[in-house]
Amino acid sequence: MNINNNVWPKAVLFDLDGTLVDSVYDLASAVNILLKQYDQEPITLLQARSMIGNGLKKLVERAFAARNIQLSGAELDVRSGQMMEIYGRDLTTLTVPMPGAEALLRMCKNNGCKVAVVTNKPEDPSRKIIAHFGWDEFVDTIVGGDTCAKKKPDPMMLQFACDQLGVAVSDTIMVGDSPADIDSANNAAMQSIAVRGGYTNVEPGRLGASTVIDTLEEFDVGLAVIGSL
Ligand SMILES: O=C(O)COP(=O)(O)O
Repeated sequence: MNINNNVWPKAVLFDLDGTLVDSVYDLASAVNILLKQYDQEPITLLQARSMIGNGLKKLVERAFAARNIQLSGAELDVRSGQMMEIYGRDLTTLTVPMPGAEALLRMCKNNGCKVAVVTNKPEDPSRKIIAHFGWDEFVDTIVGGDTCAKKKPDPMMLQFACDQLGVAVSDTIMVGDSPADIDSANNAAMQSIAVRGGYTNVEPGRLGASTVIDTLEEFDVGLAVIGSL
């Protein structure tokens, strides 16, 4: 990867699931254990991929909806709590880094570009996953789905991450795979890079990002398209 020092942004905000890590196997396996507890058939990996990105509660709601069970209120809260408990037992067994993730995080660090992980997954499991991969040294702050009052696509988490990092929104780029990521960037008036291969039914070129790359290994290409901020 070849990035001129002048064009590095002051900070990059990375989405976690489907962007830095491929976590669909652990998430699907946990939600399927939960479905089984309620005598429901499992969902497929393909279905799970289209359900991730708006937090664990939405994943539970969507998984049961796929079995024609509409959950809300206290019932959804209880099952989301059970999901968190099941998922918490096995956060990383089948989870792997997305191609180029670690190298890019290292490059950000080496070039003085601050890094935040901004994920709709709750903060505690997100921290554990990042620690599991030994990425703490590259990540300056983690903003989870329970850190702020509102989740992505609201811009609040991105603005909070910028405040934590001490950088302006205009000096920062959001990198993500799904509508919640790119919408939150647009709602924050932040430049964004959409990465293919993540968890969305929407063709990444139609997400509304500033530019689209195939994998994180092409981050330099995305940056070149955006130009200096
Ligand atoms: O939906 C989730 O739990 C994770 O979402 P993320 O794509 O924001 O990391």
